[in-house]
Amino acid sequence: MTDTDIFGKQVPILIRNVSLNGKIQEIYLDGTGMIGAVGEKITDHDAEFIIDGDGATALPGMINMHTHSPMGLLRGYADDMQLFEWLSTKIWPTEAHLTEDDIYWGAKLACLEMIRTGTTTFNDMYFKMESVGRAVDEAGIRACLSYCMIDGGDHAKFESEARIMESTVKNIRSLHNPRVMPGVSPHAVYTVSEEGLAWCAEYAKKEQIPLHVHLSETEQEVADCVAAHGMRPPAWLDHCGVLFEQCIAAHCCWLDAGDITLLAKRGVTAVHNPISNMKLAGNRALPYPEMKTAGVNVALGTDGASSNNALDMFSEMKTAAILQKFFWNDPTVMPAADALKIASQNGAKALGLNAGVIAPGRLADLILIGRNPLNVPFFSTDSNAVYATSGLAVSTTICDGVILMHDGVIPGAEEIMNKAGDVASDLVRRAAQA
Ligand SMILES: O=c1[nH]cnc2c1ncn2[C@@H]1O[C@H](CO)[C@@H](O)[C@H]1O
Ligand SMILES: [Zn+2]
Repeated sequence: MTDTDIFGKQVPILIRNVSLNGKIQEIYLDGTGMIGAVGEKITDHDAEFIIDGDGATALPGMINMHTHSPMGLLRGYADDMQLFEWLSTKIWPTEAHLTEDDIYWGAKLACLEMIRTGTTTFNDMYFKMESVGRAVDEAGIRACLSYCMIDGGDHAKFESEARIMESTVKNIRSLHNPRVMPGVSPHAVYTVSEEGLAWCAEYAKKEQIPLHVHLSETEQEVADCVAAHGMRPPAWLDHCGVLFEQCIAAHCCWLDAGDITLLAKRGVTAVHNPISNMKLAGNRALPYPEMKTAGVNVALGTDGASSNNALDMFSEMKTAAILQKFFWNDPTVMPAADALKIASQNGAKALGLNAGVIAPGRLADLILIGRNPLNVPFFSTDSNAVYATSGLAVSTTICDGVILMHDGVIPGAEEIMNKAGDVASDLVRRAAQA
């Protein structure tokens, strides 16, 4: 096969000479999107394509559990501001001008960036998600896509938002692509009414799909919720029925012991977004040590590329591990193996995906990090991956047994970068004229 033949096909593939869990091994992808075998020497195979890893590190594809993929169009557009001011004066007024085409190209850019930096699945919350669905379908990665409900306490707005939620789920399902999964998203306790939160919870349970929400991101959010409802945000969400096993709560910075016990009891997944939290200066880190002890499933996310400003899960893992140590004043908190686990297995668990681990019978979602100076010497895979590597060191990205990037090459990358850049300039120009 020539090099361009390898992209975009689900065929049996043998990956040789890769370092997996500290040993040189081979990985066989069975041609149906699954990992068929892992071992030192795989002889029984019908591979159509053989990748020689040349000593590359093999890792599960990263799972980005909280993002707003089209927000890459606003990367670098408004930085260095308070969260609410940033949203209300810069982001929301510009988002009001987004067309379906803008969102499609924003999502194409995000998929490109994620494939480039080793992410194979993301959990997304935004608007016009059919356009994101089309981008994900074409890009070849996996995603859970949720329309973001914001009703601002207005009943008529709630009704129209609920109808959009239902049609989004229906339209995502009509793609008939198991890689593109629907979810439900009420934005947060400060933007969605009680009836909106309760409806989203009931609807997600009825459809058996994940619910994705922002939770306890700032101290102000907690104070306002207590003032309005006499309850902290997790108790308020629980009152509305939102806390259940398929609930994925992003941020979870300002939690007290009672909040943590409640999230653990309900089986909620909490998503740490350390870079966004530090950039927006929330002044609190997700209480990882206590949450780990309580048994909360903690996953990792980047948040959108206008508050990060990248979707690179390797930067995110490093930041999570070092922020946790710094904030809790304890270098033993979140060892490298934990950072890798929250960036892979724990996200898979939350989405009900058989991914996040390289083993026979698992989804063939994996990445290779080719030999590079950040990977030498090689005392520990986990340490090199979390503390030294950048996402741009990822050389090969495979999702669903299909090669999406090889040796740093992604077909069509130039067009996506050009088009997304043009679309972003035009969006900001339109918003400025309004
Ligand atoms: O950190 C954040 N906190 C709260 N809202 C956010 C954050 N980042 C982005 N959005 C907003 O959430 C909606 C998408 O679902 C968008 O309006 C986006 O701007
Ligand atoms: Zn967010």
